[in-house]
Amino acid sequence: MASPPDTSKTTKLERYNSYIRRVNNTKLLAASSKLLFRVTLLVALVLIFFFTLNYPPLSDNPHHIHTTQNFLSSAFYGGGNNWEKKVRHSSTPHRPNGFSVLVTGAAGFVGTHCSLALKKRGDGVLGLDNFNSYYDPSLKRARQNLLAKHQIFVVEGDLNEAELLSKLFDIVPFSHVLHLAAQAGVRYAMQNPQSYVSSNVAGFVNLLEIAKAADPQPSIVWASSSSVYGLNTQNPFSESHRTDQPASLYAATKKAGEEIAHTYNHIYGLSITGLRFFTVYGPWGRPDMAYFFFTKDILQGKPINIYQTQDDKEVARDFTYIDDVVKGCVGALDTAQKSTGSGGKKRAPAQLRIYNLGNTSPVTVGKLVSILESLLNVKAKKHVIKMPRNGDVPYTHANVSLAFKDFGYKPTTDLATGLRKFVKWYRFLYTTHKEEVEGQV
Ligand SMILES: O=C(O)[C@H]1O[C@H](OP(=O)(O)OP(=O)(O)OC[C@H]2O[C@@H](n3ccc(=O)[nH]c3=O)[C@H](O)[C@@H]2O)[C@H](O)[C@@H](O)[C@@H]1O
Repeated sequence: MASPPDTSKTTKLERYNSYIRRVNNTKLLAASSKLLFRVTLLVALVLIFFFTLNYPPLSDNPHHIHTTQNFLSSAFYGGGNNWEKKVRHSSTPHRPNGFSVLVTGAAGFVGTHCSLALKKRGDGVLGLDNFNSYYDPSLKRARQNLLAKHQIFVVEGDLNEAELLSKLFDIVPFSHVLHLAAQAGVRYAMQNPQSYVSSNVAGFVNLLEIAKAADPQPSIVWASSSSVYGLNTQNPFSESHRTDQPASLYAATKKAGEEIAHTYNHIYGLSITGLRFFTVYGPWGRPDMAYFFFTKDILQGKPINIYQTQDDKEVARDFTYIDDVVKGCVGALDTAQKSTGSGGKKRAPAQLRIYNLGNTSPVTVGKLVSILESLLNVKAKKHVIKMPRNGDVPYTHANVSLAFKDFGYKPTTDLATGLRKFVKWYRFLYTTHKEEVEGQV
């Protein structure tokens, strides 16, 4: 007969095991409370860090451009099927052989107009914008809403977020990048030089690094600037003229961009086209530009400064209307050849181009103001002063024959016509006829 189980031993063992379990549980509890405490502390520190970044507000600290949301966005972009779905949906073309374009700076002035034009003809468009506070971010948000109405999704993030950019290229095989994100403005470079280096140099390099490693490599069209002509005295400005005498840090960073483009084309076979924009204006424009804040100040009865050169000559610009510039951007995209590299290696020489996109007829700032006076029906309080030594050049004038030859670029809007459209939009915007404003584009 089998002997009964030794219950006394089992009981002891069970008691021992239960003792060990209790000890372990107590230890576990102590360890998890410690962990909980540490996690709470870490979360508190992270929150304090974010709040500190946001302080002091812009008005107290003009040198700080808010991009705090970038940190937050990069923390969240990785996840979410919904986010990926939006990215895919937005960038899917709806025409045969349509492009799939990543538009950086999509909530910016030129970015918004180009995104809409591309979407309208059936290309897939995904936007990227950091919504920084260089100028009123609510205008950027209004543009974002307009884009959303046309099924264009704008990812919130910065050019310098390599992980975010890689993720976008992992999800979408972009055929093109229209790179318009930049720190703009000539005179602001004296107040905040680092923001120019961060966006126009470091950000551009980051984008090119991701693009060269992408498979397929996209073709890139990007915004350079008329300011690269700097102290050039040959007139009108042609692409073959000197651009090694920039008059502002802004111009220097754009010129650096042109040289960087050369390098990435040379080493990695990226197809790159730079477009030198000449003082672009129009509806949904940038409030930091003279035509925009002159309009605001004239309507508010505030004085405006009209610059003259040191030798008392009038200052002039080749003001270019936004619709003309959009046609130029689309033309450049349409004629961009494919990049030739893959897996970060060049297979064959690739296209490298640079074009002026101007209006070909410079207008003085005095004339600009008199057009605004008649459109607004208000006399401006004009202060004519010598141009501060802050990077401005006395005049710009584009020769656009190269862009005409290669993709039929032909500006058709004179300053009076373009400003009339701008003023109409401006009045609508500030009298909150939002629907009508959105119908304009
Ligand atoms: O062509 C370009 O590439 C550049 O065009 C503009 O730069 P800018 O031509 O200086 O445009 P505004 O700042 O709008 O100035 C227009 C004209 O008004 C003059 N101005 C500006 C401000 C002011 O208070 N008074 C005044 O007479 C300027 O000297 C300039 O001649 C943009 O701001 C730049 O981002 C762009 O790259």
